[in-house]
Amino acid sequence: MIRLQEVTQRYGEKTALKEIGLTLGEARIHGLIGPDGAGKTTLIKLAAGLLAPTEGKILREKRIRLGYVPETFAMYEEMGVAENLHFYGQLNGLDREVRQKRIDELLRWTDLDRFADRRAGSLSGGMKQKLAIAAAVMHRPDLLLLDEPTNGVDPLSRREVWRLIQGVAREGTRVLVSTQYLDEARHCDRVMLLYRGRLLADEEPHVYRHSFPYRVWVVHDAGGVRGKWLPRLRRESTVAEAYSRGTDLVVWTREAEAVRGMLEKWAREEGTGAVGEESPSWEDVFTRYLMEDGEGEEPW
Ligand SMILES: Nc1ncnc2c1ncn2[C@@H]1O[C@H](COP(=O)(O)OP(=O)(O)OP(=O)(O)O)[C@@H](O)[C@H]1O
Repeated sequence: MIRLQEVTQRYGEKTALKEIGLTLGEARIHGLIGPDGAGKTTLIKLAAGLLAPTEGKILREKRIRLGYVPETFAMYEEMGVAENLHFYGQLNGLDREVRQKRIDELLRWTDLDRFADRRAGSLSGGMKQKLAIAAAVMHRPDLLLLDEPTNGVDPLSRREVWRLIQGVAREGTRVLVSTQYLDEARHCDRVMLLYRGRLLADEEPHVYRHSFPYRVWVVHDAGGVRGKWLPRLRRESTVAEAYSRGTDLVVWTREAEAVRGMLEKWAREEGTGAVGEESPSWEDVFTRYLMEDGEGEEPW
């Protein structure tokens, strides 16, 4: 539907995106994951046609209907919830009767019907996002672009936002959604990993998981020994990576049994919690790409 070919985007001296090639609109829900400053907003604005690329080409299917939810709330704060939707419906050329029906449907779907007369500016963060999504799908777009819709939203509202995204996808609209929360990859059918303006990977979730080359051991309640163990683990030739996650220690290895034996021995000696194996988390999966990228620092 939208194809980016060798797209580079610069702002003055700064290269925000470098030689990006990808197709949007094929996956049902396409996630764009990357830390602050990775280039997510730039990529979405290019897809939306709000920016023209410094280099490269963007091919857009003729008459493709796009919906766009920007990173910052773009509804009229002084207008009511329903009033904002009417305004968007008018902009999209929906006639009065169709518009009213669609708005009733959208208000019910988002659970905003109780707040129909509430001033948009006085809504909570989560409700603002729901209103912005409702407005963006008013005209049933072919592709909905969402720029970090769960950023700064409380955990319950994050769930609600994802419920809406799944609903949009079920209705046949393709979705491109950016996030800096790694675990939100689980909601997506395909996931792009963007880092410092470069596309490190664009795969289906099972490909990331199955290609993870290490086994993952976790030492629970290891807060007290973390400072001592981490440097030791990092010196072990059998350990590919070790990091702390809360009070747990996470260890990657290709030599699972040898490392398990070592960790269990240390754990007995120091009286930490149990040692257990886990399947790689999204953090493990993505950290591996970033490490292979050679930066060796923690971007998140
Ligand atoms: N108008 C601009 N002028 C100069 N630099 C910019 C401009 N817009 C973005 N950048 C820079 O380009 C890079 C990519 O920015 P972008 O906003 O696309 O990233 P992002 O992944 O969306 O991050 P964030 O979550 O912080 O918005 C960043 O280093 C940013 O500082």
